[in-house]
Amino acid sequence: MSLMQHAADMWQSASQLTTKNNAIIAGVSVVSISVAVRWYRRRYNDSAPPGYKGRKDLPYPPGLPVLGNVFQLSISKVIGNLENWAWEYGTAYKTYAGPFPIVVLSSTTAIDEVLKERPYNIRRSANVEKLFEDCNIPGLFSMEGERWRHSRNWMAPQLTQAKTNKAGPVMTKHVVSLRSALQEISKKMEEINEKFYPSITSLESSHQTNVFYNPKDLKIDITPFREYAFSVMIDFAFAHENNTHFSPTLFQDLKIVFDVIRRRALYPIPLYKYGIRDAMDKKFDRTIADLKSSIKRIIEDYTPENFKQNEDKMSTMLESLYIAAQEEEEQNEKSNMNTATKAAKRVTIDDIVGNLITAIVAGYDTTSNTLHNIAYMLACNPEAQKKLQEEADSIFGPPEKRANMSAEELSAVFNDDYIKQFPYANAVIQETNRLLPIGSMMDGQLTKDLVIDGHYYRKKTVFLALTRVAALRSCPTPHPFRFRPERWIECTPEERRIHDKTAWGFGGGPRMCPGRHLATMELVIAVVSVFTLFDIKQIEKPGSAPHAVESNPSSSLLDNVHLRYIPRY
Ligand code: HEM
Repeated sequence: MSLMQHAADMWQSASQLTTKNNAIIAGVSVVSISVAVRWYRRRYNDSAPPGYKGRKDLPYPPGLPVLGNVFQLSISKVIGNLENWAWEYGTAYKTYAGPFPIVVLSSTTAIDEVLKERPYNIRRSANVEKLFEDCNIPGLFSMEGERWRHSRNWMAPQLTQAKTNKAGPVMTKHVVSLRSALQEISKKMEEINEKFYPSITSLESSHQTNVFYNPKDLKIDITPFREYAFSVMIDFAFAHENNTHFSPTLFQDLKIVFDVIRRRALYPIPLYKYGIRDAMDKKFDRTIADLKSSIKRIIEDYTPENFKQNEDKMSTMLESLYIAAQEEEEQNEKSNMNTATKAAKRVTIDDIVGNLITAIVAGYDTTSNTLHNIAYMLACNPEAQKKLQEEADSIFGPPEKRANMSAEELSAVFNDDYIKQFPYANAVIQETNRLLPIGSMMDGQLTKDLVIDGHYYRKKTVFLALTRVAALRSCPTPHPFRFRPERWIECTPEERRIHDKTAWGFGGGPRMCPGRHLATMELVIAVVSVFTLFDIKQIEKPGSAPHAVESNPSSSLLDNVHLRYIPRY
């Protein structure tokens, strides 16, 4: 066979092979696409039974094929983007994250319905449970179904109003540190203000420079709020008078836990699960392991008799959870449940640790960010600030008196019903939570077909509930977008009922925030005993400076806010 002929034969068989391969590739592609389309149609089935409207009938902002609305959503302003569409497209619309549809709800009826259906017919988005599970800290926030119910029944009684009232001395102890830290910030900001706008003594020349404003000098410092919320949570959860069991750096290390959880929530690929862990991941693992062994040691040393003798004192959540777990264990042993059910109901150290860390994670950023938002709202609304100061002065006496009060003296001022004692402070907190709630959006996924606000949605539908928009839409008192704490006080009983019903700053339904009493008490104590020591004002800036903006992907924490705390004492 000549070389030419050999080459021609090879070419022919190669092209036959290519034609065969092409046919195989084409066949596999057609099958894969049709499987994907069938899967997509079944998974994202938007048909509704006759007589109902469904997802297919919802309006939506136009987007790109396959990519949907991804390029119209900015990660740091996603809540604002979705809320703007809600005002434009109405109480129910859909948006597409790539090819995946998401229903966005913002009517009072829809929000009420979805909050009540959790956790059985609606779950939090699937990756929350997985994330906390992978981090080895499963807790109330991330649990679903029966496991959630069990933890909730066990956690909620530790956070009742009566129990949190006993935490007053812990809070005043830390509020004294908050006061010192704000006094420091006050000094720094007054120096900056004086540097930017020194008092003009003479006008020697018309070309004289009198203003030295420099944006680089301005930093946002919410560390004091974070330290306050963190210290209260740590004492309340487990450290109160029992610090000896923990490593000296544990509480500092715990802060990394929050950063790692936040970072993992945003990872597109969970590298840490495949053994690719950086220094932060490793520190996270060590901290959780340390925490578990410290808690084990506390439990081993623990005698329930000591605890029972101290019932008038605040017990830590760890003590209360442990006692509750023991009691449950005893009941389980006495009952005639089968062994498997008993084992399922057994509370483990992991459950205790997971729930304690959950409480700290859930109560730390939320409370400190709310304090920051309240300070900003007061700075923007001097009349409301004045009323708040008058209320505090009428109970504590003039500001110079409480500027130096000890924790014990402060604690003695508060009675058990701090909300009735400081109604205007409470209204300021409610009003801030209405306009700048930390959680203004909640997510969920249907675990069965459901009718929500007249629309029929199929199982697995993913939705977002915009609670702030819904509350604003149904506001029964005038000027819904204005900061008017009076609306919570000077209103008819029917108006108040609607305000309370739509006060979703702490969520709602069976999953409503169990830490709300503790958080409200922390906020009231900080606002009346520290904020009212100052006239809080925004530092003056030129029109070109960036304005205050909600810039957090998951909460309404404000950026570009620079406040002066001008002493009143
Ligand atoms: C100003 C402070 C706080 C705000 C704004 C806040 C807000 C919220 C919100 C919006 C939810 C979701 C509720 C829902 O899904 O319906 C929640 C859940 C939760 N919060 Fe808070 N929270 C605060 C403080 C706290 C504190 C101090 C604790 C702990 C003691 C805490 C513990 C929890 C827990 C464990 C959950 C999950 C409840 C469940 O899924 O059953 N929170 N919180």
